[in-house]
Amino acid sequence: MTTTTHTAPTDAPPDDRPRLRAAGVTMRFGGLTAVHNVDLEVYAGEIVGLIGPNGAGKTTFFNCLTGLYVPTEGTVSYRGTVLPHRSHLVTQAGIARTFQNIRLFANMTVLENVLVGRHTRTSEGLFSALLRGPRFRRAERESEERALELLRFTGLEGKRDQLARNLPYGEQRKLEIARALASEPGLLLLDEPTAGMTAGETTATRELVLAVREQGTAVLVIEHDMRFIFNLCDRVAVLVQGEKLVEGSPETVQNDDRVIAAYLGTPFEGEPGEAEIAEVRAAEAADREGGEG
Ligand SMILES: Nc1ncnc2c1ncn2[C@@H]1O[C@H](COP(=O)(O)OP(=O)(O)OP(=O)(O)O)[C@@H](O)[C@H]1O
Repeated sequence: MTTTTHTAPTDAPPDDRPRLRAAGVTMRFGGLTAVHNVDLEVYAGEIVGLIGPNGAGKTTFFNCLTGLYVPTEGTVSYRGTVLPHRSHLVTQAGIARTFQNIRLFANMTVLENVLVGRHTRTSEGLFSALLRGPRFRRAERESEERALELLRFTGLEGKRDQLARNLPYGEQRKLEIARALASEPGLLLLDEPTAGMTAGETTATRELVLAVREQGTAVLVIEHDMRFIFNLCDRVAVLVQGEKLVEGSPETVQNDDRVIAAYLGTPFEGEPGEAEIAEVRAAEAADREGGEG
């Protein structure tokens, strides 16, 4: 009957295995292939962006990484170990995520929400918890200290006793990040962290993600805000219709013709060419002349 708090060893030798390795991940829903044969690696110290038009398969891919979906094909490994298809075991292994649609405990306080995020890192024995023995109380105190540290880190310490539902939108997103960090992840997955944010909140989120990386957590982020992605990420992968189209530095990706075409679309066949435009202009001019005469 023990109460233990697991923390990452600080004097561990550097680990050059990727934090994340997705190999040949495919996800089919009936006849629809939402993700097709996608490989992606994320290393310690990296912030990697995952972009693509609506319906490209980004969230489905995240769900395959975090054990919510069992990929039809392919494997997902964390630090060299293939992950099980159970989300709580994936969190325990070291991957935490936030969701596109905020999933906080609305009627719990800010601090309680972060404490919930810590439960994968503490294992309290039943009797120890019932008796509230010294070990239990120590673990509880440590958890609270770490949760408060995360609230300071995310700039929410002044809101610790407010109900999550009363926070402004941008702070709810920050709280989601604080809660995800409470599980002490080696890899943080963010699904559209700036959706619905003001420009100021987006800048604050960028600073926060950079600080997360500084603390040793690798980050994989889905986002529609291209400016945010290209200013933040070390590497960007582009998904289009379930397939990885391009991967590279923000500069490489921004200048890739295939990426530009995927976002802006290729011209429709039959769109007016020079001849048609000249014809319309001539007709307009003739009209004007007719009107004047
Ligand atoms: N549970 C599901 N069952 C059936 N089809 C699904 C399911 N989840 C996603 N899809 C389909 O898979 C495709 C990829 O969807 P997904 O949500 O992963 O795209 P996305 O790139 O995250 O899009 P967005 O940027 O709009 O969030 C879409 O065609 C979607 O309709």
